[in-house]
Formats: sequence, C-alpha cells, structure tokens
Amino acid sequence: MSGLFLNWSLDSFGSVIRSLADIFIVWLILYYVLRLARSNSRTTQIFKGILLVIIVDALSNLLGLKTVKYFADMFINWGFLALIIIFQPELRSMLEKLGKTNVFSRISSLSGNEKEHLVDQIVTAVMLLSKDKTGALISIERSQSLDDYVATGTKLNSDVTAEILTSIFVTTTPLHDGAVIIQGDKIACASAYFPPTNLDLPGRYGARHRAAVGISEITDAVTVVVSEETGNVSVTEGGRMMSVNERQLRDYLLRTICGQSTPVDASESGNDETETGSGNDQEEPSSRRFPFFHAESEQEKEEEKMEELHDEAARIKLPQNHKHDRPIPSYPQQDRKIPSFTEAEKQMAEIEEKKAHEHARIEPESVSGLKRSEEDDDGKGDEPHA
Ligand SMILES: Nc1ncnc2c1ncn2[C@@H]1O[C@H](COP(=O)(O)OP(=O)(O)OP(=O)(O)O)[C@@H](O)[C@H]1O
Repeated sequence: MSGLFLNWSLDSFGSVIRSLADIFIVWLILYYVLRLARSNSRTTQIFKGILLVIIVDALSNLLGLKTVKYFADMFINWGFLALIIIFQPELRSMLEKLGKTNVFSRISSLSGNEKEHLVDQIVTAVMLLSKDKTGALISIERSQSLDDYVATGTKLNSDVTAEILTSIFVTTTPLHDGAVIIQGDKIACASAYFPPTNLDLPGRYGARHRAAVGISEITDAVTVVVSEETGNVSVTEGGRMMSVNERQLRDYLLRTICGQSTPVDASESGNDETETGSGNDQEEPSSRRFPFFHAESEQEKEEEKMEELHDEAARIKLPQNHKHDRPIPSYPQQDRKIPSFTEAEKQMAEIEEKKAHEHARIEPESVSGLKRSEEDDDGKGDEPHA
C-alpha cells in the first residue's frame, strides 16, 4: 500500500516538474518573441499585422465567410516561413548570442576576492585616466565570448593592474588606440576594434563612445569609457550608456561582475557626475536589512575603500604632456578605420590616412607606433588628436 502511494507521489511529482518545465519554456519563447516585437518600430508594425490577420481569421470563422477564411488561413500557414525570412538578421544575431554564451565563463571562475580585486584595479585606473583626461575604452567579458574582438587587437594576456591599464592608454604608446579587453583576471588585448553603434547619440559623443555602445549591443560585456575631452566616465551595457562618478562606477562593477546587490544611481547618458565625493544615498538595501549600525559601518568601509583607491591612483605617475607629444594614431594604419560620422571626422580620418601613407613612403618598415613615438622625441611627429 505504502509502495503504491510512493509510486503515485513520484509520478505526480514528475508530472508537476514536466508541467513547470513546459510552462517555463513557453514563457521563455513568448518573452523573447515579445522582446523582439518591441525592439523596434518595424517589428512592432509586423506583429500588429499578424495580430490583425489572426483576428480576421477568427471573425471569418465565426461569421462563416469561407473565402476570407481561406485566404487568412493561407496567410497564417505561409506566414511562418515569411517571418523567418523577414526576421533573418534578428534570428541570426539571437542564435549567435546563444552560441557565444558560456555558463562557465572566465569571469565566473574567479573567486569573490579576485573579482573585487579586478574591480578595484579598473576603478583605480579609471580614476587616474579621468583626472588626467586620457581617453580609454575598457571592456569586461562576461558570459558571451569576446574572442572575435580580441583577435582584432594586440594580445597581451597580462595581469589586470591599474599601472598596466593606465600605461596602455598613455597616448605616446603604440597600443593606446582602440579598446582593452579583460577576460577573467587577464588583460587579453589592447588596441581592439569594436563595431560602432548606428544609434543616434548626442553630438558630444564621438567614435570611442559609439564603439562602447556598439559592443554592448552585440554582447553582454560591460564597457567603461573615459572621455579624453571631458574626463567623464561612462558605462555601457545592453545598448545603453550611463554617466557615472567613481563611486557609482565601483558599485556598478561590483554589481555586474561580483553580483553584489548595491544599486547604482546612474542616470541615462548625458547626465554628468552628481554625487562625486558625497555619501551614496542610494545604498539602502543592506542598511535597511541591518538597521542597527550596519549602514554606517558599511558606508565607512566604502569610504575607506575609495580613499585607498584614490591613494593608489595618486601613486601612479603618468608621463606629463603625453597628449601633446602623441604620435600619429596607429589606428587607421592597422586597416581599422575609425568610422566617421561627421564631415569633420571624415576629413580627419583622410588626413591621418594620407600622413600614414607618406610616413610609410619615407620608411616602409617603420609602421609600428613605437618607432613613430621615438621620432616624436625629435619633435617631428606632433599631431592633434582626432
Ligand atoms: N570602433 C572603435 N573601436 C575601438 N576604439 C575606437 C573605435 N573608434 C574609435 N576608437 C577610439 O577612440 C578614439 C577616438 O575617439 P573620439 O575622440 O572620436 O571619441 P569620443 O567618443 O569623442 O571620445 P573623447 O571624448 O575621448 O574624445 C580613437 O583614437 C580610438 O582610440
């Protein structure tokens, strides 16, 4: 009797699990279909059209309109094929993303302390680069592989330290153009090229910010951009860009990389630092959970940490005037043209290319930026930054 009962309960447990899995899969498909439908106005219109045909089909069935029903049915039957053709690019990128997604990503294999160390090194480097108004683009790989983009740069495979990160972006070095990619606890490469976004960004954002948004549209990487013009720091993820101050940057990276649930009050792109140096009023969850003296001690701890990172950043000395002594950008010479979005940028890229050709004519073997920076020491190569 008890064996029968056990069998029955195991059977019903199995069928409950099966039903839950069934519902979950259908929910997942619906979720992605609706997300796709909402992603742009074209897909929204197409889905509205499909809904209309389904309504016509149901109505014609109800009213017995045979010819209308025949055509509506035909449309629905063949519509599936038409949808695959129409959404081919979206489906391809969705499958590509799925294929590149790795549950056991490099970053997930790091321990909590290693992740926090990684975040602190990045934040320290960004603090210094931002203060020095040295442009930078740093992408951190998450579950979707960035190997394809690492291949466009110069491989490094070095430890992630604030010193190395800042050195890379010093403008008199050959690797400063392009992006640094971090995979796990290593700097995989520098000087990588990212496909820029086609979105209409505000005019103040140039090629570097476009590249940062671009990579965030096609992968789940988190990218930090430091503006050379203003020193402002932005983060891009999932096709969105946010301006952050140093504290918000640390919170954001801790949350996305270490999974720590510290909310960030980072406003949408264009909103500059609003809280620099002040206590973070948004860090309520932990203090609400432990209302005794936890909030204070947590805030104090964070303040201490930020001070530590400030001291660390202050210890690193960047060469003075490196932005005035910068060589011809190595970027266009490596056949990775900076996409030009305005006429001025286009002209700049053409001038740079022309100069690169002239340079190659004088000394064909000296294409490396290192050689060029040596020449700059003689005062020959002063170039304004594009
Ligand atoms: N597609 C790209 N992938 C990687 N890096 C890029 C790309 N396009 C531009 N960059 C980097 O950005 C630099 C040019 O930045 P630009 O001044 O046009 O951008 P910006 O968004 O206005 O940033 P900033 O505020 O720093 O001037 C290039 O020298 C190069 O290092």
